Amino acid sequence: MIELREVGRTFAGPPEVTALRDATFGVDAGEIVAIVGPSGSGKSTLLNVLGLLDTPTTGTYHLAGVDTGSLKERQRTALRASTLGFVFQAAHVIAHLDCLGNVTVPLEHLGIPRRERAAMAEKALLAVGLGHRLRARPNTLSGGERQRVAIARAIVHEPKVLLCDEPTGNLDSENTASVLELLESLVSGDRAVVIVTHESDVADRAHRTVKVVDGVAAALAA
Ligand SMILES: Nc1ncnc2c1ncn2[C@@H]1O[C@H](COP(=O)(O)OP(=O)(O)OP(=O)(O)O)[C@@H](O)[C@H]1O
Repeated sequence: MIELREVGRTFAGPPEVTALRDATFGVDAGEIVAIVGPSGSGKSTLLNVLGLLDTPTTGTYHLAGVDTGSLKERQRTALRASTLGFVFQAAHVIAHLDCLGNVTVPLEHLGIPRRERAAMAEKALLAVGLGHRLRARPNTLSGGERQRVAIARAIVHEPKVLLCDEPTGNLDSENTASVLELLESLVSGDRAVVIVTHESDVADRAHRTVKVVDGVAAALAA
């Protein structure tokens, strides 16, 4: 699903900074891969490349069989919207919309017909265990539930890859465990999950770990 070959990212500066060098690893469908490493090591740079938010200066990145280096900006944007889902540390839910409304937002941007949106949003909210809170406003939900809404929003268009940046960083241990269980349930034969994390208990639940040190990403044994 993801295939990086000798991917590097150098920021021109001055001063010039090579934030990522020679990253070579793959992520298969059905896998959860954790990206770990010290602060400033290049994890965000790597995640930005994986998320098609940034372009490598060297190497090749294939996503879902597409050589992303050959794409024009508009094609990158379309591939990002259709193939990727993003989960961040903060849920970033919209306060004045209920759960269904929040999860429907990306479908508007994807041009999904209005009549299909509610059913898709409801399905995603059911998948994250919030089928009973469809009409709830975010301020009536717990932090863990809000993060579930964010995850439902990230999977509503059924992306092949879910990219998560510290998805449990704001949660207590109980909610962390249940969000991890949820992420495990969302990996399937045609979906991969990538999690950037500082938390060793999160990394322990992944199938594999990629460690980034000083811009060098190395896949660790399972
Ligand atoms: N736009 C940029 N221009 C110049 N240097 C940058 C830029 N973005 C990141 N860097 C540098 O690249 C290196 C890697 O940064 P990155 O944000 O990827 O690390 P990180 O592992 O995600 O850190 P943290 O865990 O603290 O978020 C750092 O030295 C950072 O200062």
